[in-house]
Amino acid sequence: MPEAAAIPIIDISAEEADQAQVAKELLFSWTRVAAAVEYGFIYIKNSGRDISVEQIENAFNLSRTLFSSPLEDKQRCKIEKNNRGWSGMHTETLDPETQRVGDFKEGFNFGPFAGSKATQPIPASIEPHQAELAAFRFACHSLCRKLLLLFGIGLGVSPPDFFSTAHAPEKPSGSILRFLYYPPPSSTPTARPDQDVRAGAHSDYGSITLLFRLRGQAGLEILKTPSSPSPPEWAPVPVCPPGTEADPASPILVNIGDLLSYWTNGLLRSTVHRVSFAGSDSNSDSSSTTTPNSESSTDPRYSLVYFCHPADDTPLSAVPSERVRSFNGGDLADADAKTKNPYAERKVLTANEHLQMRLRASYLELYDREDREKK
Ligand SMILES: O=C(O)CCC(=O)C(=O)O
Ligand SMILES: [Fe+2]
Repeated sequence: MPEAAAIPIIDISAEEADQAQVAKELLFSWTRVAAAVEYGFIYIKNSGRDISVEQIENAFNLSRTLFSSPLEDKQRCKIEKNNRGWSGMHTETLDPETQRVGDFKEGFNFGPFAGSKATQPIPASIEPHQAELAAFRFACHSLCRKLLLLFGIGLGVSPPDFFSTAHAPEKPSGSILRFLYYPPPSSTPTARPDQDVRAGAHSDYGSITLLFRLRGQAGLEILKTPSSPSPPEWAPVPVCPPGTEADPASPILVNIGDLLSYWTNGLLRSTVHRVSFAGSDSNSDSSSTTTPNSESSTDPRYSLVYFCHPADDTPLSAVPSERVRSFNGGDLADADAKTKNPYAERKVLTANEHLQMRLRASYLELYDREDREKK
């Protein structure tokens, strides 16, 4: 039976927390522990100080409202090449090489807000709540910048706000607040839980990602042995790891995206993850993973994700840090990872060029349609 992933839990918001100490702890977890067990994830204890518990609950409620809107309302907001809007079931295929069918999920991507107004079409049901959405998105971005500052301190970057400055909130960027809805397996009878997934295996594109989940809702797994041949081994990532059960809200999961991994020479590692049907009733024959206690996949699943990106025009050139410069890949520099790194031989990309390259690969149909229309 696969064990739950041993992901460290960090408290970054304790009143008395000393920034340098927190940064050290964070970096230690991310580079040493994470490299040892090969997980590029970390839990942030959710004290409610950075993002209030009410704000998170409200965002989940808005997500329920949004996805239960009439289909025509959602279709009116269909996802565009700017990566904003609604994507229906199977629209996105996060792992096109392996999946026989697209992800069993719906998503809604929110780009920037102008003040408290959305800058994209949104369903009528959430129109009255634009200010709350804008505030939540901003709170997520601020938490990411706080983490990026801690990375800067921990990596000895000069100046330490190198990363956080590159993520100035007022500049155009690929940052996206995404609501996700995974319908219950009972309403997706074509799903074959032994081979299909709710979201295909992928690593995130940006610098860091925040993930908010609800207690009891299973599914997230991370790849344990990226360098082994087949079959891949997956470790479930519990929503509430031991020690956080009594916290006001479940911890926020943070993971490194490909852009930050690339930018830091692989010192900070992005990890492949997916959302499986593990724990659903129909999964009893599955060779896949089991779920942590008291979590299941039989219910609808909702998650909130914040993908943080640097400003579009940020050149992803060398990070001014001796630690990054002198990192030669260490144990992480396995040949497999290198051949799979699509950027290894490329010129210095800007953050936006990096994002466009990745989007094209996962929204095959959207791009094919637009290419056909252009012809
Ligand atoms: O829904 C989840 O738990 C994970 C979603 C995810 O990994 C993503 O959208 O990038
Ligand atoms: Fe992801």
